[in-house]
Amino acid sequence: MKALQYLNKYFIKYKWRLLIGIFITILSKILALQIPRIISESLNGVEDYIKGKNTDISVVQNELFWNILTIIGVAILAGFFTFLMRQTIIVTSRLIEFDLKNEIYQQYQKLSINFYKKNRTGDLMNRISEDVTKVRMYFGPAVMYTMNMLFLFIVGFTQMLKVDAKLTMYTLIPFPILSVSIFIISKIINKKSTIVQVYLSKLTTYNQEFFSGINVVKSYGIEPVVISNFDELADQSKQKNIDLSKVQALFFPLMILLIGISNLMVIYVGGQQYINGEIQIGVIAEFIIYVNMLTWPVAVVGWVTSIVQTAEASQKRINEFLQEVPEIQNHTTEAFNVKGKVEFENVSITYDDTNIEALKGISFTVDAGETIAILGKTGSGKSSIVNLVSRLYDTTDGEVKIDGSPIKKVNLDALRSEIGFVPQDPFLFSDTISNNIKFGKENATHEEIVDAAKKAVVHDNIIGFKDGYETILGERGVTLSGGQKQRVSIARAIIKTPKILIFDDCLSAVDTETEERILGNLEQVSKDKTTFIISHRVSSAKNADKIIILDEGKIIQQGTHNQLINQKGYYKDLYEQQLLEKEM
Ligand SMILES: Nc1ncnc2c1ncn2[C@@H]1O[C@H](COP(=O)(O)OP(=O)(O)OP(=O)(O)O)[C@@H](O)[C@H]1O
Repeated sequence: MKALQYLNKYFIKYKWRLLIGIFITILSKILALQIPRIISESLNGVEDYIKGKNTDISVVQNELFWNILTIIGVAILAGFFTFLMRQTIIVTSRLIEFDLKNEIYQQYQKLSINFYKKNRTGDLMNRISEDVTKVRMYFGPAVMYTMNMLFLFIVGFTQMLKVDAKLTMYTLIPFPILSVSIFIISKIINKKSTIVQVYLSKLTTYNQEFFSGINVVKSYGIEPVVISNFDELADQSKQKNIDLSKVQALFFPLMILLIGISNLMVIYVGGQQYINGEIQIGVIAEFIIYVNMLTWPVAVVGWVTSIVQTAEASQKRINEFLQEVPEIQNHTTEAFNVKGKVEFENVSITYDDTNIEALKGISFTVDAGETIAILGKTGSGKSSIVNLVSRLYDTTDGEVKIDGSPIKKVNLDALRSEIGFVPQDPFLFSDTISNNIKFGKENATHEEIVDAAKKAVVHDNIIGFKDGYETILGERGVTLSGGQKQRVSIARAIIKTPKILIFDDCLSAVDTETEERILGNLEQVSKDKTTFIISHRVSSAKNADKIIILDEGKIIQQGTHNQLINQKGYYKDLYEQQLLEKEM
């Protein structure tokens, strides 16, 4: 129960609703338990008439009439209160589920990139959906049935004892057995359901990958292999489902068997008491109704115990995330007016998960408004530099400074709001092109969107689609080419008009002619902005104020285009090679 203690704050938050729920539960149980007593009284009245203790038939008829009316009235009221009980408690559990999901989601937003690399998407989704659902069962059904059971049992047991203590004891003998067996069965069911869930998740993941990689599957003609793998997985899943169904099948027969034993006890022991003249006939009927009323709440004890255990396990998994401290922390909320000067002082970074030292003691300065181009072989550390500028990671050694202040001391929100980042592998949401561009500036007008798209040289492509800027992208919409995606992503960064622009190899999928046009436009756009251009092409770098060449995490050359083409080294070789390619 330790993990579930975390949720006590929600019990406190919704205490009034819960207290009202408890009060209504008590009322509904008190009412429901009046019915067996009234039935008993009615039968006893009839018996008295048959035995001649009461000779006036109209009195008996009158009593029966009023008893029937009372039973109907009480049943309607009890039903109404049960409805109110569900309305208060189950609705509260839904409100808590909503709060908890929001809490987890907010925590997800705070956690850094490294966290997302360490955890699988499926697992993250599960904690916010499956685990929260299991915890909701603890707030809703578990709380409701426990209270239901408690009050029904206290009120019912007291009434039964009052009527006949001996019969009560005999009747209740099978109840503990019932509760324990249901507990054991529920535990097995839970265990087997978890396995079924795991297989379901495996099947979903398998299909998801297959659908995403359909191009590869078809072009390699490996459908038969995919189908046979799926068959195997589906077969295992089916077997686990059958295992589960076999145990589930035990649940109700066992309950019916034990209720049957209780009923037999009432009839056998009660019958003997009746023959001995210890009780009236109505008591037997009354007890049979009690037994049937109490069976479900008692059976539920076992079920509730297993719900609580499952919720405890789920909450433990949720707590692991909620208690995770974000690696990248914003230490200040102080306003920070970004101008755009970026300094790297002896910066090194080693990624935790791979232990790769991507940057080794790098130093350089870019003044506000300058453009810096970063070139180098693949894996030389180019992206790592810009990851540090937007503080997606923190340095392992050395310091990155923004306008002279250590980046860790700068308000992170203020910094990121002044960065327009075009990643190497741009991501577009399943939304309209217009909204994807607007992502960079929520309140952008249509003119601004078109202007940004024109500067990113993607406007002509967009208006070529039937729905223009309202074209939906993604799974159910149009699939953009790699180059179009890159350009929409550039438009998204441009529209933001930030102080720092970062283009991480984002022109790799466009032809050299389009690249020239975009670069020409960018020169205008980035006139007063600090701009980082990562590229493998000299054409992207040649106009930059500064060019640095990286190799294995170190700067091996730096200078302007003119300086570097006159030095022996990587840049000159690249320049000559690309010049040759252009001529051919
Ligand atoms: N987030 C990360 N976690 C772990 N290792 C990383 C991460 N990002 C990069 N690396 C590793 O750091 C090294 C430098 O990678 P980086 O992406 O900075 O190079 P790059 O020059 O941008 O490469 P490319 O031109 O191929 O994009 C690589 O060996 C890479 O595997």
